Amino acid sequence: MSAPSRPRVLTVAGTDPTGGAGVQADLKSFAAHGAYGMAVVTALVAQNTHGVRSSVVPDVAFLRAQLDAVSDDVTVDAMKIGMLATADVARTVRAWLAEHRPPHVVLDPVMVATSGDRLLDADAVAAVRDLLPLADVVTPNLPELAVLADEPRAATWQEALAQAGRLARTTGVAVLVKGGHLGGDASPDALVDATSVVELPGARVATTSTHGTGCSLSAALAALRPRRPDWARAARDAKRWLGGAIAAGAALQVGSGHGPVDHLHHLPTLGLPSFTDDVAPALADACRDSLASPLVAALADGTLPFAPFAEQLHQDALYLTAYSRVLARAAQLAPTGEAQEFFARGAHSCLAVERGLHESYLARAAVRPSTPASAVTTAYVDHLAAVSAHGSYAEVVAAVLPCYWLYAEVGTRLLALADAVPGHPYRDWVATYGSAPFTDHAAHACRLADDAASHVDPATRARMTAAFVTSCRHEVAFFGQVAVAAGGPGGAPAGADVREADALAVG
Ligand SMILES: Nc1ncnc2c1ncn2[C@@H]1O[C@H](COP(=O)(O)OP(=O)(O)O)[C@@H](O)[C@H]1O
Ligand SMILES: Cc1ncc(COP(=O)(O)O)c(N)n1
Repeated sequence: MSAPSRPRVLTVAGTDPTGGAGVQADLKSFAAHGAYGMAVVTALVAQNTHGVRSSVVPDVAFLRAQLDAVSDDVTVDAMKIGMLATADVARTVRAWLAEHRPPHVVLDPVMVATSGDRLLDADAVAAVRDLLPLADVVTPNLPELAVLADEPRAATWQEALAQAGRLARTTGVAVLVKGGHLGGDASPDALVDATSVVELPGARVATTSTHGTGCSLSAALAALRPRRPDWARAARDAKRWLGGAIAAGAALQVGSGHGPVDHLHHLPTLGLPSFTDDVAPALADACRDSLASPLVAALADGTLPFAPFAEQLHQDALYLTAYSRVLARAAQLAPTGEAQEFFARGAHSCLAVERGLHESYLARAAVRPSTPASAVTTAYVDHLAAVSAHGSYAEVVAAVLPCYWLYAEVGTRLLALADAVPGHPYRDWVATYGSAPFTDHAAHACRLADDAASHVDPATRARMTAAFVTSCRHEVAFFGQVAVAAGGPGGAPAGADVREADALAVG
């Protein structure tokens, strides 16, 4: 049989109805590391970010029934043990472990919560010590280390490392000693076994969001171990992740005491609407405003005189030359071959269309080829050039998107209107944007923008939105830049082929 797609990881721990510690935190930590999480409950704890109110420890026969229900059916790749509550619970877990020990076992010797409340009976310490040889790694904080080693609490980090070394030598279990209770600017941890010390440095985050840090760390360690070559590598990655989770905890605004950490801080876009769903209202506004411009309105009913149409196309040709360079930049930054090809084709297509406008159409128009780019065209091009020079791939894609998407939307609506006018003089030009392949290209560009947005942090996502909205405004201004004289029949001069030369891939 092939290997499972994800490590199957079990927590045996108590509960926290506010989701910051215990089983609830462990399952989040497992999911955050790509593991399939399972949970056996040792104790039901009525607690929140202020502390523990009461707890119920179900009969140990029921605990054993839960453990057996898992091991009778599921292969457990790794396991984390948290709150054990009583000596009976610890002994029951030990008996089960003796028969069903998974390949990787982390023991978090939970004794006292961050709030100061006891989570382990005083007479249960010996039973927890008896569990140590069945674990691979034990993760005590400084007070717990002292209790397990049966020594006074270490006052310095060096003392803690020495104490962890003694515990590792007497029990044969590796000790991930946690310096969270040390105070000072640092919050170091270290993985200590009988012969070696691997220090895991970490900066202390100034925060009260430390509820469940020990639970989350030990769960991350268990979740990572099946996919890491050794405990040191798993511990390093778990610690790095926890630092980010602690830093992001306050923003969750959960509770008014010691708040939880953000287990999903590294997946900031999870659950957000897609980028294109998010900016769809801005696109709809731009579409409405574009259709309301005198040029587009006259284009729709076929009354647009030829001169302003030619003037608009001339600005379009100037714009396309610059836009091509920005698409080439998107191709350069593209993270996938598919995206690179899409934007490289787009860059080429812009130039082909620009040339086509001159050959098939503008050559016959009254607009002098030397007519410079308007202030409106220049402003739009400058915006795109600035994003292209300073922005990430995601921002460049957001900036170029309206030229695809808005042209497809406006083109589709214009085509429906043009089709209602017999002999519409600009129908072919309108059809280029209002039908495939251009509308397919626009849908493709939207998908690439959504892909790009799903990998960025909130600040970059905000810059994507700003770049998109600014481009939309420039598009509206672009449609509005040419004055349309009232009256006068529309239509291209005889012989003018309004259809653009190439199969358009850009607006
Ligand atoms: N303020 C903090 N900033 C950064 N890391 C912290 C902070 N407080 C705790 N940690 C880290 O969280 C983990 C749990 O530490 P600790 O609080 O000592 O354990 P416990 O939650 O079991 O009491 C350790 O990796 C520790 O270094
Ligand atoms: C069920 C349960 N298990 C463990 C802890 C320890 O939490 P902390 O990491 O904040 O000390 C807790 N508060 N509740």
